Amino acid sequence: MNDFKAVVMTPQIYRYVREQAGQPSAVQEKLIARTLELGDSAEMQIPHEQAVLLSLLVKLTGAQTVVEVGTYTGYSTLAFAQALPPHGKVITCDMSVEWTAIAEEAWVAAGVRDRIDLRLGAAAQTLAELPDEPVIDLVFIDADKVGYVHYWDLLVPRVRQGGLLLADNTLYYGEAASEQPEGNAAAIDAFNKFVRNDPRVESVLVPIADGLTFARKL
Ligand SMILES: C[S@@+](CC[C@H](N)C(=O)[O-])C[C@H]1O[C@@H](n2cnc3c(N)ncnc32)[C@H](O)[C@@H]1O
Repeated sequence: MNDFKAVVMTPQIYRYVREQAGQPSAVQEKLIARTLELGDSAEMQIPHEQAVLLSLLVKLTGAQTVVEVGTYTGYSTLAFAQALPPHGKVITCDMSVEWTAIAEEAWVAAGVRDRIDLRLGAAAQTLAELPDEPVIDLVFIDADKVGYVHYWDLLVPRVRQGGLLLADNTLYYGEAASEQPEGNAAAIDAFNKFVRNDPRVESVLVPIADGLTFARKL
C-alpha cells in the first residue's frame, strides 16, 4: 500500500491551484482588499479556491438552508449565498459588529443580502435557539476552535439525514497532527477525534487550505 500519496504544497503549486479556481469577481476582489486592510485578522478569511468549493457544494447538494458559524467579513457567506437558489437562506453567526458590517456591504453589492440572516451574539446561544427539527442542509463551522465540539453537538441533530457538515481549519496549520498539540491545535485534535468516533456521521478530512472536514449525517 502506498502510505504517502500527497503533493507537498509549494508557492508555485499553490499559485497553480489558485489559477484553476478562476478569478474572484469584482465584489470578491474588493472584499479581499478591504479585509487585508484589517491587518493580521485577514488570515481568517477563507482562500478563494475554498470559496469556489463551498459554492460547488451548495449546488451539488441542492442545499437551501445553510448555517454558518463564523462570518468574519463574509467571504464564505457570500460564496454560499451566491450558490443558493433565490429562496434559499444562509443563517450566519458572529459576535463582531465591525467585521460583519464589512461583510454586509459586500453582500449588498453582490445582490444577495436578502438570502442572508446575520445573527450577532455568541454562537452557542444562536445555535441553541435554532428550531429543533432537522431542516438544515449544510453547515459550515469556522469560529473559535474550542467551541467546535459544542457547535457540532448543537448542529448534528438539526441537520437533515444525508445533509453535509463542514468544519474548517481541521489541520490547524498542521499543528493538529503534532505529537502533543497545544492550545487551539489541541482543541482541533480533540474535535477531529470526536468526529471520527461520532456514530451519527461518516466523515473525511480533506487537506485543502487549512484542512476541511466533510461529514454526512447518517
Ligand atoms: C475564521 S473567522 C471566519 C471566517 C469566515 N468564514 C470567512 O470566510 O471570512 C472566525 C469568526 O468567528 C467569530 N467568532 C469567534 N468566536 C465566536 C463565538 N463564540 N460566537 C460567534 N462568533 C465567534 C469571530 O468573530 C470571527 O469573525
